[in-house]
Amino acid sequence: MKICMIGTGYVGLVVGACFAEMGHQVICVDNNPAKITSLQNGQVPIYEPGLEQLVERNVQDGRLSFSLDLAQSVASSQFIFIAVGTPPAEDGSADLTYVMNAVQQIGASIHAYAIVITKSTVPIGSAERIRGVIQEELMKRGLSELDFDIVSNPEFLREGAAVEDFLHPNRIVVGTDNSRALEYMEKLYLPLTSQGHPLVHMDIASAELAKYASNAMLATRISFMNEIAGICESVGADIEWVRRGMEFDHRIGSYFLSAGVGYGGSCFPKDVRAIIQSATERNVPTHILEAVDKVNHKQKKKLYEMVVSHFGEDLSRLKLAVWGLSFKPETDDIREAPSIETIELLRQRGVNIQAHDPVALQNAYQALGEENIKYFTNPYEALMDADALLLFTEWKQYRFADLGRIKSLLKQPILFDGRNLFDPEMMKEEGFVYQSIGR
Ligand SMILES: NC(=O)C1=CN([C@@H]2O[C@H](COP(=O)(O)OP(=O)(O)OC[C@H]3O[C@@H](n4cnc5c(N)ncnc54)[C@H](O)[C@@H]3O)[C@@H](O)[C@H]2O)C=CC1
Ligand SMILES: O=C(O)[C@H]1O[C@H](OP(=O)(O)OP(=O)(O)OC[C@H]2O[C@@H](n3ccc(=O)[nH]c3=O)[C@H](O)[C@@H]2O)[C@H](O)[C@@H](O)[C@@H]1O
Repeated sequence: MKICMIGTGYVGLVVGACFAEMGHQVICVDNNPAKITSLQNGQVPIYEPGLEQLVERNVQDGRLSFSLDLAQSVASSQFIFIAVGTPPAEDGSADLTYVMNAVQQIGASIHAYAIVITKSTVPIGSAERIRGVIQEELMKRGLSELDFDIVSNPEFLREGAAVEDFLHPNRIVVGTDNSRALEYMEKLYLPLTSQGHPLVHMDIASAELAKYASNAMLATRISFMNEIAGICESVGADIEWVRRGMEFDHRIGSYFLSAGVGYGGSCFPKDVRAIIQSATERNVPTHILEAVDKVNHKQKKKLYEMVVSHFGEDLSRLKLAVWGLSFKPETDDIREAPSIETIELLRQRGVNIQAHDPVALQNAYQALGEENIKYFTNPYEALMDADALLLFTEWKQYRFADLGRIKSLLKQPILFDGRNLFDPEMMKEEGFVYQSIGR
């Protein structure tokens, strides 16, 4: 089957490469020439385990290619996926500028029956807007009779496990009001459904909302645990034991119950705000979702507050080491990462930062520049003469770090751990001043 993937960012590239792996013919389009050129030269611009090999194999086998030419790619495809960004607008709603721009170009390019599918996370009602814009474009070209279908097929992959998630999905959500489009989508996903991965068919609005509701549910679990962690701190309980006391209950389960420095990334923060905005526009109250967002904002300042409460108000002569810049391990993505926001706050107070991350240094450099910050490719070099270590991301290499070496390199053995990587008792025995979350 012939697929055109519009938007070769995180999702577009992973999903495009996976569809190729499933045996389909895929052309990934982007309007960023640098991105397409680097992909055409065999360079994968994002860090994602397994992706490089997947791209290389499928390009070599002739199933995957990259292009700047949207019109031609659309015209030669049956399935047209929209996977462009939907960043937050000022009011928190999803900004559909990129989506609508792509849709207009689709309407100006199709000339035979095609299915237009939203992979991007788009608010409820978007599919109907998309249908309208395509119809308008077709009318302009005197093709108002041309048949096409709209499908909502939201994506649930996680960064860092994206390939695995896409090829082994818990579910594939397909929103369409049309049996022909459903049949095509079932054929497209047959390599996955035949392995037992369920395809759940529903109406378009429900599919669009299922995506937001899923992300909001996971974000709710995290904020809930972060709130409980605050209670733990005040009563002398340990959130890690509280979590273990909860997770064996099958009704609760063990996923997304880790307290920490708050959720970041390109999706949870923006999607929680977008669903709030969608509901508010329709006068529907969102008490829970607003609390989730509020708790997260507060939680992202947690390590900053630990620094202030330990060192006092004058932070101007401090040098602090930071381990972990990406919003979570196994990715170089720093969008809405708690580390970046905290570093900004600390720098405003005159703190000098020495930062390490296994893969996100380049992205962090682009976001933060050079003022009051030095970047290190060796985690231990970042500790040299620092007044304390702040840990933001649970990279494996930090979990198994040499505590003796950390202690000897820091000016004082102080560790503020935003991911609860170490046992407080053991850290005390090792001679650290150790503060973590909810313990
Ligand atoms: N990043 C993730 O893990 C997940 C993201 N999503 C959703 O998928 C969508 C895409 O997210 P990302 O891949 O992270 O975004 P991204 O920002 O990494 O990539 C978007 C790409 O679209 C390109 N683009 C924009 N307008 C274009 C146009 N008119 N023609 C061709 N290319 C165009 C951009 O140049 C960019 O390369 C968003 O709606 C996001 O919420 C859904 C699930 C997971
Ligand atoms: O819509 C999206 O883009 C995606 O958003 C998330 O995926 P992702 O943002 O890649 O990362 P997660 O693994 O979900 O982590 C998000 C944030 O929550 C934090 N988190 C996660 C789990 C937890 O227990 N505690 C916690 O603080 C992580 O540190 C991270 O900052 C969802 O998990 C995906 O299903 C979804 O497709």
